[in-house]
Amino acid sequence: MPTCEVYNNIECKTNKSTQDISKKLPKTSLLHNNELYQIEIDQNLISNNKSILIRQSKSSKKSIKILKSEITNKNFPNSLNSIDIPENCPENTYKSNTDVYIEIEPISFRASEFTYFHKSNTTEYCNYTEKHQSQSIQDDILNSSSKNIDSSITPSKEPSTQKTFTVFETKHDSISFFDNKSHSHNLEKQKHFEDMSLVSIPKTSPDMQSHNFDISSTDSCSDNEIQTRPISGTSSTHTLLESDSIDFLTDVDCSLELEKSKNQPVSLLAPKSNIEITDSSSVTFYENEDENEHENKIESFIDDAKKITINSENQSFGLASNKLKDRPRWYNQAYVLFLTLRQAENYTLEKLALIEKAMLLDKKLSLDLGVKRAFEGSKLNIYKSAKLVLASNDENTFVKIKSKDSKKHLYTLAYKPGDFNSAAKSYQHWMEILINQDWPKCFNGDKANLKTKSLHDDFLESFDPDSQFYYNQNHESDHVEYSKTLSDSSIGRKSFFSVKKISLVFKARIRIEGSRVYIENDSGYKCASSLTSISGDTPISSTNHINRISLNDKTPKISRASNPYVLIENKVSSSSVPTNSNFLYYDSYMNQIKDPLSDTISSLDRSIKPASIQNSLIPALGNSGHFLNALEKDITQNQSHGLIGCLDCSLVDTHTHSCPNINSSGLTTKNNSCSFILGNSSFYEKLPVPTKLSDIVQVRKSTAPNSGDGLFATRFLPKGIPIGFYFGVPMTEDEFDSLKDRVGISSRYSIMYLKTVLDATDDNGYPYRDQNGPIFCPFHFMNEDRENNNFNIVFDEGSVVNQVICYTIRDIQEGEELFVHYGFEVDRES
Ligand SMILES: C[S@@+](CC[C@H](N)C(=O)[O-])C[C@H]1O[C@@H](n2cnc3c(N)ncnc32)[C@H](O)[C@@H]1O
Repeated sequence: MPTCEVYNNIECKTNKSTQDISKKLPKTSLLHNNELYQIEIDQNLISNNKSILIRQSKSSKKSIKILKSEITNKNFPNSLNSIDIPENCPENTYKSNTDVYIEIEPISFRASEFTYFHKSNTTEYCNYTEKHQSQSIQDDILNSSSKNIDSSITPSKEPSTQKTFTVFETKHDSISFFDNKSHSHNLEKQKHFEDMSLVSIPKTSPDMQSHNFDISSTDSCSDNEIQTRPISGTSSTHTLLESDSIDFLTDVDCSLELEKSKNQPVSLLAPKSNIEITDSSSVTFYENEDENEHENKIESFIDDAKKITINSENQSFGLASNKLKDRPRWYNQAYVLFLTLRQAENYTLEKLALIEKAMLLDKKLSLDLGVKRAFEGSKLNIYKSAKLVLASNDENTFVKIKSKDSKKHLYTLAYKPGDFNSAAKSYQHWMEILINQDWPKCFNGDKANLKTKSLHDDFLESFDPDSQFYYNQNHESDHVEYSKTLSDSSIGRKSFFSVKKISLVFKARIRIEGSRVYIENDSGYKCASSLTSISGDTPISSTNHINRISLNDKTPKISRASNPYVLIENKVSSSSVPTNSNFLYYDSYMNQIKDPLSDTISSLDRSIKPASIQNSLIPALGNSGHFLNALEKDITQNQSHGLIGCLDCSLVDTHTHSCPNINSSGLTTKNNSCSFILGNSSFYEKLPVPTKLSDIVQVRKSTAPNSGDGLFATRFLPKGIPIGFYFGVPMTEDEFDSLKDRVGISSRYSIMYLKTVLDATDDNGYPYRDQNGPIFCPFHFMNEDRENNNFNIVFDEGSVVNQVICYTIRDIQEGEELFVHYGFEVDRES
């Protein structure tokens, strides 16, 4: 025993007296993590008492763990093999009618290792203690991996009656039982080990002589215990099963190797019928010791069965968890549901049937791939989570349909996977709408109410109306209607819609400091631009604060009439503005707000000459980070046109600032509004509206070195407009890998829409070049500007599934090459 000094005020109490065992402990400074110290508790204290209390006094600040060793062991209670006393923990009580040794281990973290020793008598224990002192066996244990524990713990002089085993809790929250006497009966079990109560050491001591190792007896089994009991000669039983325990088998890299007699079945048995066995409880029995040799595996699901029997003719086998890998990137719940529908007739299933089938498919996939399932947990949870995925429909993959006759909800796919004709039809349909309905607005500077953002009405038409594959023909197709939950934003850029939301959130500031303007929102200010004066007037001074606009959706007065926007109005000298020019709104976002815009325009003072009174609108910025960033970027990039503004001072909080300040700096106020200019201004001539793709773009040799063809603008393209769609036949990654991946040069042209591959090439894997063919998509020829890392086009996810819209993100002049960022390459291996 080390010299003991006061340490942590550990008390050991019986029902009759208290023994301060602190003084038996070494000085605090001598203690290191993972060191074990054994304290012999006074025999007198214990002998006549059934109950011993060990506690850490409240004043102690350190967390300690108390470990107990027992000398005579037979009646040592099951659950009391260790006591962890965290700070301020209530008293822990345990009973013993035998001598007790207490080992106190200082720990700096919870759940470090501990040992539990059975010894047959005091003498042996002393031997053991000696060994411990001289060789620090416990240290070995604590620092070693589970593999070498059983060799390190074997005492040198071990009486034949000695029963020794170690419970070892690793830092990885698992626990192993070792029969350390006989390696041939190397019983190992690991378990998720959240709290120590899970370890059960049986009343009955293992019979080492017969090499039957039994650390369990069913009558001592509580619900959350794990017991292992290989029984020689007849069968081996592994008794679990709480859902946690099952997880341990499947999710942890663990193995339970059982000695088994020839031709005897092994059972996996749930002790209680009311224990729920989770659906994730797949267990693999390996006939071969090498888990990695999957050839001879016998797999079994534990579904509703409480017992699994596996017959094997081999001499030995292991019960091992699959070494479950993480799922590949594409394998998730939505994908499993998608695949299930994909395999269904007409791609349609009733909701519950869909979920049931998805569960089965998930099982199969997870086994095939050796990965964890996408759906885990109890059936109830799986239902819940599948319903959630269907309801949120994040990727617009599913369409909910409802039969009038039936209250059941049917789900179908929003597109026909892998079908060129249906993809081509959709593409042509989108192009038609774009060209005929949107381009006239886009190229006239009136982008409000673009059809691309409100193709809702056309949604049904856009989905293969001939075959109507999305109707389940067997389900009264005449009575099937799309549910109202169908997204409004069926086509077009989502931000078109989100812009509308801006009108509900208003909290912004525009601040002028020196020659800079700051547009602020709650998250801090953003530098917007340098200020220039109007028509050569003196620069705005730093006293010219434009005031806080403090509007929010709780502000009752906000209505269209009260104009919750900062109005930005160009107010430049007429000489700088080409007369008769058509002004394009400064910012594309402005033009996407239809109603407020028209209201606002009509309320503006139009007395100024037409050439200089073109109006734009900036929504009050508020939470519209999107807009704010766009604005900031626009201005700081110092584009050829700028923000020319008029702040409607009716919105300004006049308590803090007032408009006259602005006036005094040379800016004008008129009708309660004040004007300022940010950056430069420019105006655009009206150009004819294009009517076909070849009116706006052309494929020819790229300016990027060694990059083949590229795409060029054949006329001015204003910023922020949709100029086309990136055509591709939607398919799963699996399909693409097997059908197209190495066909021609398909990989160069195919892009991902969320988790779907859009295959942009023909059967030979080459892009469609025939301008008169069923598909010609010039955007297939857009390159990346890798040298300058620049781009003027972005791919934007349309609201219709698998729709990729090509947007201009800045004004593009005639002759400019169009560049896009392809985005990250997808590693389909992972
Ligand atoms: C969608 S295609 C673009 C059209 C392609 N240049 C052609 O001639 O058909 C994408 C492929 O073009 C090539 N590419 C695109 N940008 C490039 C660049 N900056 N430098 C070299 N090759 C490029 C790459 O081979 C890429 O896989």
